[in-house]
Formats: sequence, C-alpha cells, structure tokens
Amino acid sequence: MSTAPRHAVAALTDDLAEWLPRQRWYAAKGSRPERVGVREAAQLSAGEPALLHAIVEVDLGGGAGTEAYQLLIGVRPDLPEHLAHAGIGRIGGDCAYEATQDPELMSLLLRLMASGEQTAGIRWTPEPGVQIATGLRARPIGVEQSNTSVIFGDQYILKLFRRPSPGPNRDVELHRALLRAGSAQIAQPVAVVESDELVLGFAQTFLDNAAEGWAAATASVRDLLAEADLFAREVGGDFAAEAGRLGEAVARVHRDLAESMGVEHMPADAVVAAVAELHARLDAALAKVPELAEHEPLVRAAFDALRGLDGAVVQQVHGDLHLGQTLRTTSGWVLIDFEGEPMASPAERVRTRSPLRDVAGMLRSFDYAALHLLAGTEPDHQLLTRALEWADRNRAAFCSGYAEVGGDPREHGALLRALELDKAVYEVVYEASHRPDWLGIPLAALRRYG
Ligand SMILES: Nc1ncnc2c1ncn2[C@@H]1O[C@H](COP(=O)(O)OP(=O)(O)O)[C@@H](O)[C@H]1O
Ligand SMILES: O=P(O)(O)O[C@H]1O[C@H](CO)[C@@H](O[C@H]2O[C@H](CO)[C@@H](O)[C@H](O)[C@H]2O)[C@H](O)[C@H]1O
Repeated sequence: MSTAPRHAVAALTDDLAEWLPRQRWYAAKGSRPERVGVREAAQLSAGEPALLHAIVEVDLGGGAGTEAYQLLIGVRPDLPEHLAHAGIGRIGGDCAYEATQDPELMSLLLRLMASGEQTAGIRWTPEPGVQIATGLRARPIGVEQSNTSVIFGDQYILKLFRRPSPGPNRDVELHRALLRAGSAQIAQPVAVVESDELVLGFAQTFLDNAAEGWAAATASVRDLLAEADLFAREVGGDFAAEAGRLGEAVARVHRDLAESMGVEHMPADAVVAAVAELHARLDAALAKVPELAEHEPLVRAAFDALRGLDGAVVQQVHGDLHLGQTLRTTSGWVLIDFEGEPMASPAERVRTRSPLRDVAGMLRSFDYAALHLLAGTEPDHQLLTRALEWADRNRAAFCSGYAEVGGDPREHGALLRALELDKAVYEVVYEASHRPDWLGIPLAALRRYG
C-alpha cells in the first residue's frame, strides 16, 4: 500500500459511514453518521496485508456531537474467503477490512506487546514483571461485546477499546488496584497499549476452560423449565451453591477495592445530591422510552425514601456487574470488565459508588437469566412461577454468600430497592436501543416491584 495512512483512511470514510452502524460496538444505535473524519491514522505494518490504525470521529449531525472510535484496518489486494465477512470498503484498488478478524495481522500485535516498543506513536507495554510469549495463534473472540477482543493461543486476551477516552482507563486502573491487594477474583493484567492521550488496549491472561456466568446460570434455568413440575432445589442443575460462591467473590472484590483505593462516608448533602441524580437519570430515561411512564411514581418513591439515609459508604466498585461479567474458573469466580456502564460518561464512571450498586446489578441479572427464555413466548403461568422461583432462590443465595464476607445486603433494603429500580430503568433504556425484543424483561420487573 503506497498511500499515506491518513489519506488511505480518508478514502474509506464514506464506506465507514455505512459500515460503522452495523457494528455491535457502535454506540449511537439507529443513527447513521452524517460525516466520518480521520483524527489520527498510522501504519503498523507496511507488508501485504498492511495494517492501519485509526481514530475516526463520527459526527452524528443535528447537534448530537461527535464520537471517536478506534479502528484496525487490514488492506489487501483481494479478500480471501475466510475474511469475506470482514470487508469495509476499498482504498484505491485494494480491499479494506476489519483487521481483528485476520489472525495474520493480529499476531503482529502480540509481537509488539512482547517487545515493549513504540510504533507509529503507540506504546505497547508489558505490565511489570510480565514476560509475554510470542508465536501464539490469534483468533477473534466469538461473542457480542462492547469492544473487540482477540485471543492469543490459550494464554492471553487483548481487548481493543472501541471508544477510547483520555485519562486513566478504569478497567486497567481497577485491575491494577485489585492485583495490589492480591485479589484472586481477577484475570492478571499482561500489557497496556496506549497513545499519548488514549488507552487503546488492555491484555490479560486468558482464562481457558472458564464458563461464563450467564451461560452457566441460563443452562440451570433451561434444566428447570424442562422439568417444570419440580422445584429449583430438586433439579440437577440447581445454581444456588454457585450463586452463593459468586456472592462471596463479589464481596471479596469490594473488600479488596476498599483496601487498595479507600472508602468514603457520604455526608448528608451528598446523599441529597445523589438522590437528585437518580431522579435526573429517570427523567432522561422517561424522555427516551415512553413505556416507562406508568412506573414513574413507584420509582420516584423508592428514590425519595433514601433522602434521610445516614453515613452511606461509597468506594470504587465494578460499576456494570451482571452475570456476563463473571467467569467460573476451576479455582473460583472471576470478575471481568471493570470499565463501568457503557452508556455513562468517563467522568461518571470513575466516581465512587455504593457497593450495593454491584449487588443490585447481580440481583437484576438473576431476574434476567430466569426470564429471558420466556421473553416473546405465550404467557404460561406454571413456567413463569418456576422461573421466578429460580430468580428468588439464586438472588437469596447470592446475598447470603455476600454476607459471608461483607455485610448482608438485605439489611439495607431501601437502598438496595432504589438501586435495583435504577438499574432496571437503565436496562429499559439499554434494551430499547440495543435489543427491543428484550425490553419486556426489565419492564416486567418494574411491574413486579409495584
Ligand atoms: N480473561 C479472560 N479469560 C477468558 N475469557 C475472557 C476474559 N476476559 C474476557 N473474556 C471473554 O470476553 C468477553 C468480553 O469481555 P469484556 O471484557 O466483557 O468485553 P466488553 O468490554 O467488550 O464487553 C467476555 O464475556 C468473556 O467471554
Ligand atoms: O457487558 P456490557 O458492559 O456491554 O453491558 C451492557 O450489556 C449487557 C448485555 O449484554 C447489559 O446487561 C443486561 O443484559 C444481561 C443479559 O444479556 C443481564 O444479565 C443484565 O442483568 C442486564 O443488565 C448491561 O446492562 C449493559 O450495560
């Protein structure tokens, strides 16, 4: 490829305006970019295939502002069959494609991380004391995610942040803090990829043979619904013991984050401000999803019940905890992805929060796991009763497990209820823009809180 990197990516911007909205990690769901501009472009490899790195700026038009995305673009004269699905468009006579799908180009990233060098303004730095093996086969991860990850052999997983933001990266910082506290509930940090302003990628040990919490929990629900005249405790795939151990693991993570990064007691005026913020989040959600309106009084009452709350403890927490952020390894539960809520601004994400926020997230997730199989099916009272029984049983087991290490979350009923409702409202907005077929899950939950 003979064109300068910036010109090469600029040649692709019309194609990108079509391609970006089809990507799972594109945040402004439903809006086609009005314009795509190139903020930074660099060539990481000039061979054939060539590898371009770019930060592009998506202008959503109508005063909606811009969003920056990180792209890795492969360039070849022709796309072989195994990359046909990855095509983006054309740069001159060549084909441009999503490079994370190309093992040949991704193995270059592993070599760069192992070398610790700086290439085209990007630093590839192993974490202190880590020796990175090279020569491992790269493969893209086959799951839907907010970013894009590549696995190397069975040893490392590199997450490329699709919307890198300036300042310290929360995922990296919290992992380092947990490592300092000796946490056994995280995958070890391996390397960080950064430019002058942005953290672009984060590599960790790949936990081979780990089962995703969501997959394990929903397998248990499937077993139960197939035996709908048995109680959850009588079915072979009962999940309650695992839910309990997961509760313990989450409490350990909270204890270690508190030890490494400290805790604060919220003064009364901060509680008032936090309640106002909950209401403001609800206002924004109501404006986006009209179906929420019937639940407004219930949710506002739960928020108002917090006004007199005294001495609430806040600290760094996971921030977006659900079963999909947990992995069950042979030695216990591990939490992943400490970036915080994908829809929150970087400033909101770094704030200290009540640990009960994570507990509320997990409790909501047990509800999701129990009910997602019934979403969009004919109402069946028996199946619904069994699914709700599964949710109750596992929610209770999770809280009991948490209480083995930290305090019992159920002793803070008003706060937990308000945070669960806030999370359900967040989920309504998330589902409305990402998975409208699942919108009924958090809406039905709001109905049951009534
Ligand atoms: N250390 C790891 N070991 C094994 N699998 C992992 C690891 N980290 C992430 N994964 C897998 O990658 C998926 C996406 O990771 P995650 O950090 O949640 O990315 P995103 O921020 O894009 O949602 C997870 O659901 C899990 O299946
Ligand atoms: O994993 P992400 O950081 O991208 O989190 C977002 O997407 C999640 C869905 O993948 C979403 O979680 C919601 O759906 C889950 C089931 O798919 C469920 O277990 C969670 O309880 C529910 O909140 C998450 O809210 C969103 O931030």
